Amino acid sequence: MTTTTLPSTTTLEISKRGMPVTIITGFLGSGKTTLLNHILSNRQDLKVAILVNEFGDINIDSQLLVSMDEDMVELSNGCICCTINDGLVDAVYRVLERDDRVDYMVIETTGVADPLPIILTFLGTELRDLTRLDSIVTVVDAETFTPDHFESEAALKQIAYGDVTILNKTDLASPEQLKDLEAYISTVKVGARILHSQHGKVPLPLILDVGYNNPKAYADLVQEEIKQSQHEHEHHHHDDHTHHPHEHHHHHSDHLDNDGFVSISFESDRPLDVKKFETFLQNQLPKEVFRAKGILWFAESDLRNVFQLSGPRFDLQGETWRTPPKNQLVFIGRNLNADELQQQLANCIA
Ligand SMILES: Nc1nc2c(ncn2[C@@H]2O[C@H](COP(=O)(O)OP(=O)(O)OP(=O)(O)O)[C@@H](O)[C@H]2O)c(=O)[nH]1
Repeated sequence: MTTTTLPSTTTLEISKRGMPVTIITGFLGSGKTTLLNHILSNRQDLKVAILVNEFGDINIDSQLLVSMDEDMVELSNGCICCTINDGLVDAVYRVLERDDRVDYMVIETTGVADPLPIILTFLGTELRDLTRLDSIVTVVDAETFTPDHFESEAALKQIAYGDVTILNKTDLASPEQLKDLEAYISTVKVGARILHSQHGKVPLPLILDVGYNNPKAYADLVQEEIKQSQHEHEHHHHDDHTHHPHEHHHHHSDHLDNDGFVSISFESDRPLDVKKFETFLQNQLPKEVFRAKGILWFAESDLRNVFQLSGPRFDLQGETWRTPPKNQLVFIGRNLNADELQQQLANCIA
């Protein structure tokens, strides 16, 4: 992999056209954070602001990003995946109002999010004049993605709205699998731009500041959304209990409508017993867990262990602690029993 260079004119053009924004979407565990790290490691002198929206109560992703200039991670743990959203608008404002120069904004969505509401937030609010939506980048796990798209409507929308699709984890997929996937993606999205990658390593000029997003394609949807939100405002004046069917005002952690996916968190200030945790993984971990990630502290180890589970695979990597040690884990899947899982994890404490 050669190092990638962004055009030196990028910074110059930005002030004229509004802050460029790239949205990274893609299903659970497809490699969005890995791609973000690739961008951050190769951005050269471009100042990149990152907005991470996680599905879960604990912010694991921000802790897995490579070290950056301080304050470049702007967390928005509210639900930006729902409808046109003030939380997202506010977070973008916070970035725009910084004293430091910011050249580019990259947003990582949760794996179970339909990117459309986020797109519409940029195209249908005052952000339209302050930012320029550059493109939607969709990351696809080439090993596990199949045409049933995990029976998730969001997974399908992610591909349908992607301006560029990155078939990631090509090291784990056969050439036939890749060919079939490309054919499938082209049926969902005619004329799809498809890149291949391992660990998100794509030349940055192919995904940043490419100007692929076409706001005109969303004009009708934007109009509809604006009308609807006006309607909602009027409704709320008359009757606070009336909810528009398209409205999803609810607390982040009790999502019921993310295609059935729920997120369960576990935290502890006491170390885990590595043997007990291994036994838990082997014998107790429900097969319905689709994705898990966390930072683990084992009584037997001085290291900060980064735990990753995506589909059929998991891995643990030891690093040095930069904070006082503790355990933080998130499990995502369908039909999970939170109490049981949390109890099983509590039983792993040394
Ligand atoms: N073998 C292989 N593993 C990869 C590749 N890209 C990412 N991974 C691994 O896949 C796992 C998930 O990657 P992430 O980047 O955390 O995925 P994500 O899309 O951010 O996950 P969520 O935010 O939870 O939806 C991690 O263990 C990565 O190291 C790849 O190209 N090949």
